[in-house]
Amino acid sequence: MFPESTTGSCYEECKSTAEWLLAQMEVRPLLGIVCGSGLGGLAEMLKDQVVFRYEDIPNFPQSTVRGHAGRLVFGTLKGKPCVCMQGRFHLYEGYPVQKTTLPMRIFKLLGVEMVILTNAAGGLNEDYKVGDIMIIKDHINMPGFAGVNPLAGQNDERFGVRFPCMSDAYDRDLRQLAQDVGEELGYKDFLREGVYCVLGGPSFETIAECRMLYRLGADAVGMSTVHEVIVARHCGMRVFALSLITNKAVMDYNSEEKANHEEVLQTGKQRAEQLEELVSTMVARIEHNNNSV
Ligand SMILES: O=P(O)(O)O[C@H]1O[C@H](CO)[C@@H](O)[C@H]1O
Ligand code: HPA
Repeated sequence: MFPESTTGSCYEECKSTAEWLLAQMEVRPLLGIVCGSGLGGLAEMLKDQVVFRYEDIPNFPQSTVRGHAGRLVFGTLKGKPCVCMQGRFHLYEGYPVQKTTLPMRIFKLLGVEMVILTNAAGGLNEDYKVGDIMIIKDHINMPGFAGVNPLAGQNDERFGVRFPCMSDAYDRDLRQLAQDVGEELGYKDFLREGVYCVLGGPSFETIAECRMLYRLGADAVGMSTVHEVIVARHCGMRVFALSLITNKAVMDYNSEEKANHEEVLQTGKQRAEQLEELVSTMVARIEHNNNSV
């Protein structure tokens, strides 16, 4: 038998939560959004909001991190029906990895077809500046190397296959759309595309770790997103993800800089407006580009 901790997002549990939510409102979301640290403002853009606090939703984990409000917001963004997580769950909060990703399966059972995820991340690439927005083209699942994968445990075929492909995790058409929209909005100077590496946190990386991750091919480092992406892809949702580079990873032993959550939240505030504009313009365009949601 599989151990208890690996059965954290079983079909029945997700279904009963999805049905509970659907029974209380008219919105039938096709698009799911996850807001990163300090980036919850995206949820405020939704019109005709129906809001649930995480603590009131059956089976839902609770947000414990500053910058993650802990609200599930339904509504429309540029006329498209959406559900938006204002606050996500991280491994370091003590949840099993299956529980941190449970909302992705609930999204699927709500009818969501496409997920847009945002996060705050440290920039490893030497060309990156604080405030850059990085379109994620691929990831490195560092906890996965040690067996921490949200799909570990018994596979439920109602969600997806035992061995899902991840080489196409980040939708190419949506990445191109982001590039096009970013260029039109005049964001070219701070719009990047790169590889995101997830670590378990909550301690920030050492200098040696940052150097190693960069050499391994990562452009940015954080403590989220990848596990959500794996679960979203497993159950067949399209994925687009963005990192806001909130701080530069420290790579130099002479540096006086120290990574800290205050700076992460502060940078989020400074770039929030542009990030929201990029996402909402993309959402408005999705049909025009034949990427129907
Ligand atoms: O990835 P999000 O949720 O944006 O948060 C990032 O910011 C926090 C560190 O400041 C970590 O949780 C890291 O993962
Ligand atoms: N490291 C890990 N996670 C982060 C960072 C970082 O430098 N910045 C924001 N989230």
